[in-house]
Amino acid sequence: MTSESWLSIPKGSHFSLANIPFGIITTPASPNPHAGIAIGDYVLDLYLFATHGGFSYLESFSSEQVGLFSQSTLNQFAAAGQEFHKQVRRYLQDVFSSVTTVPQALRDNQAARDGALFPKEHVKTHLPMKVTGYTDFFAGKNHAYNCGCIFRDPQKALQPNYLHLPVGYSSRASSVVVSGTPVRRPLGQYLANPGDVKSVFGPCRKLDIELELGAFLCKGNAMGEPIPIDKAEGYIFGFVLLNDWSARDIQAWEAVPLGPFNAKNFASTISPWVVLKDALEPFHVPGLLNDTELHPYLRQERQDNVYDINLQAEIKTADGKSEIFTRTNGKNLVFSFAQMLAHHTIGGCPMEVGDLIGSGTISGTEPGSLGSLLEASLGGKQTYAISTDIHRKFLEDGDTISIRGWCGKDDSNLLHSKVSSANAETLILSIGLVISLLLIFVLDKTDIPFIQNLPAVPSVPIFGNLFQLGSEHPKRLAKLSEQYGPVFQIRLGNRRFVVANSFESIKQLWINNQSSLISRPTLHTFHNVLSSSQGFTIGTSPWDESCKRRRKAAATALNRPAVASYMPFVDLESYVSIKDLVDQIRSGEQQSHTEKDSKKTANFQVDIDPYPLFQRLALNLSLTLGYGFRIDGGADDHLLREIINVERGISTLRSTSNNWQDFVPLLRIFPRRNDQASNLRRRRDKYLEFLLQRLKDRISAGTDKSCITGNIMKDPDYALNHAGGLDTTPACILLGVAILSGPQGQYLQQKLLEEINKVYPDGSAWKKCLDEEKVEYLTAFCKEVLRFWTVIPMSLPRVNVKEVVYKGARIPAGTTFLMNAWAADFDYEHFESPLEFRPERFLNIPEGSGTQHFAFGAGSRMCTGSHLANREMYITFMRIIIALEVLPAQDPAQRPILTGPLECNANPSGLSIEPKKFLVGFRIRDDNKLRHWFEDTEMATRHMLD
Ligand code: HEM
Ligand SMILES: [Ca+2]
Ligand SMILES: [Mg+2]
Repeated sequence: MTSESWLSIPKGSHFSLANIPFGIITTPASPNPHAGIAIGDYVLDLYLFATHGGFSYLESFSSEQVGLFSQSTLNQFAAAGQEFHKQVRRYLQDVFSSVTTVPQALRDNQAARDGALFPKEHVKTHLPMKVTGYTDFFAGKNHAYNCGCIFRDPQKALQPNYLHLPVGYSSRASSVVVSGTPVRRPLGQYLANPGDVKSVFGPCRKLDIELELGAFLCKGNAMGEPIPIDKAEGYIFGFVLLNDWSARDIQAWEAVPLGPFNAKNFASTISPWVVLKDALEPFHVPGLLNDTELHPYLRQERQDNVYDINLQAEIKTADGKSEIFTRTNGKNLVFSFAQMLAHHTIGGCPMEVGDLIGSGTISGTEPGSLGSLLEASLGGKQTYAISTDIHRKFLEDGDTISIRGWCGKDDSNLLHSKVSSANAETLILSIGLVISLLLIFVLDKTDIPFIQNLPAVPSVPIFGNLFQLGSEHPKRLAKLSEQYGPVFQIRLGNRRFVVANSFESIKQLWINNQSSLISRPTLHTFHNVLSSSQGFTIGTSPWDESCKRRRKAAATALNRPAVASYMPFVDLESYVSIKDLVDQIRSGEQQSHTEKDSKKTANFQVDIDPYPLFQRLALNLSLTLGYGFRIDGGADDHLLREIINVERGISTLRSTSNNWQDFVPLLRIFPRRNDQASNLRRRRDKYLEFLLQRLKDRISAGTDKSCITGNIMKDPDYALNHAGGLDTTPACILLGVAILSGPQGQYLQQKLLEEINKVYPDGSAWKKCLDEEKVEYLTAFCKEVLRFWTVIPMSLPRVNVKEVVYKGARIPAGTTFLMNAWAADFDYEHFESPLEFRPERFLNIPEGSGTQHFAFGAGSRMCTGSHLANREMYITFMRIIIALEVLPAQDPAQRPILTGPLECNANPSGLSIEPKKFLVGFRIRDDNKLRHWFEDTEMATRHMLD
């Protein structure tokens, strides 16, 4: 056999031809768990391979044996015996070999390749075995010695029995889980301080890993009949990597006199792929020296009874930093698995197929080779500096541990170059949400300690629900503020938040302390999946040099003079939207004439959902400013819809204000969001590349007409995906139009028209609104739209970089602040009759009186696009009002909800409001004027249309 395959296997792959590990998989096509093998970047679905006749060239394979691969665990396959495993494995090596003797099985069999060979990303792995029993040993002598030094003293580090027998204990099979399964921090009893006589109860504070090897059995023994030492290897099916999670504080208190119990039984993670015993044969080496004379039942003939397996463990922190913190080797064992089995059964204990045997923690003797944090932190006495910015005594919430193992040299020319189990990767979660009673205890530990002199909401379990309530939570927080005052602290998981719910308190915190509230919290899930360049837009960046630079660039590109220079684009886009409305009215009119043959009437009403038009308006403006390119198609254009949908999806995923799981490990729902995010990322990469390529082509052809092209070339993320400019502007315009279509809107339109005619009696408003904002009532209307609809009800969260003192409370740097902008914009103390839509409230406000509402946030990280957004709104409303009558839809059931943003929201988990679908009636005011206005814009913008 050669190590080379016709399948392209990346150099260094853990799944080389020499490995062929077995696992249990599901694929989109086969949702029932069944067997597969990993090879390179692929997985061969064994059941489908078998049904395509893949095993018909293996003589010893009978057709009933196909059924072994349709089982949801490998237990039956394991029970078929080592000889069978060996034949199947070697046959599969032949199948994938470049000099395969059975090319027709797969290589030259298109149907089998299409049907059974899948890229590994399309495959989900599951617990490979039904674990019938789980016994964990303690055969890592270096680990045993280190623990002895920590808890006793170096002279008596090893217990007297230690070298005489493999020490072990019975652990729980029921909590053995496959890599990727989140692990909750267990609750239990422990001593808060050494020497205490009374225990405390709470979440474990000393959660640790144990890097181990696990062996699965493929054969049992009868009760009362011990397994002889030199036959014991014949009972082993294969090996996995094992992380025997350990609660050190619970262990220390409970273990005397009967040994570990709850400290070990909450979870043990194994890798999904079982490396067959056959695959590891070339890697036998002698283990650690044991010069104790053993009883004959433990004397193993072969000296090379353990394996030379490189092992390493990596930690990834909640904020995405990662580092390998230990590198060790499987040969650091003083007893072999055969010796463990011989000892396990010497009293007559029967073993079963599916039993799992753990080796015990494997530590080396060199620095950086310890298999647990207990050893690295000397029992928690010192902090272990894993890297310059990762320091641990024990695990913290949100840490992910990956264990890797491989054999042989990193050189694929070597036969059997590399054999390994897959990563055993696990995220640590705090205690879950299900049992709120337990939640309380986790909350004892927060990132920021309790803030003195600041009201706190005590009944914390409520918040588990509160934050799941989506659109309700601004309301719930506002309700709580009636009881606790406008500013209070809450805790969720390990995070403390300061929430502000009134106009005055937000002004005080966000504006008076703006040099302090200048940063933002970082997101976890998002950055783990989307690249960091796509994750860190300005609106999601903490305050650092890069953010400062990007914010400054954005502010310059969006300041008054810059925005004034973009008016031709706003002219074009607002015209295109209104033209589209007019075309729809006209075609509706025509249709009705042919249908009813009624006489032509100037005031024909058509009911339309104008949202797509406003979305196109905002997106095209973004694209023009960013890429010098607009989408010329209808509002249903494919690329347009794709960008709008993907950007909205990403904004929802990235929204810190509503996706609490992004920064509260407790709430992370990892796999679903990962899938979603990587799908969005793929789709996004596609059009970003398209847009960028187009821009480059135009630049090289000298035909680009963009304004801020340079920024884009440096930062492709710039144009799209700012803090919601794509969602917020269209939502505001749409909801403003919704108001106009309602009963009050009929009066408002009259009033607005009067005011407009006062300033522009000659009908020049269409054009002049591009250069000036003279209709004060319309400006006030725009502000009232922003306030009344507060389309980002919980503003983007902030983090303070310096201590903030608020009414005697000292809020330390690093605290997360939430602005309940919705509550502030409906604050009775500040606004008269806030539930009413009243543009008048924003008339006659003296210059320099500061923030008038919080729709754009406030202070140092306030929306940089507010000026552009204001201009887009003013111009679009102006033109709609003079061109069209906005009327209630004829069908009352299709009319909008006009009570406020939370009631009309279709996507409560999003960052911004996504209005529920509704229709608005439109009627042309004056065909003649319209024709002139359209001609004006067409003349002015002709050069901009390709
Ligand atoms: C009506 C439309 C819009 C609304 C309601 C809106 C609202 C907001 C809000 C509430 C914030 C958070 C501010 C804070 O933390 O205090 C924000 C941030 C931001 N917005 Fe807007 N926005 C709108 C349009 C736009 C547009 C059109 C652009 C760009 C062309 C834009 C670019 C940004 C950026 C870059 C940030 C992040 C600022 C930072 O973190 O420093 N927005 N926006
Ligand atoms: Ca262990
Ligand atoms: Mg365990």
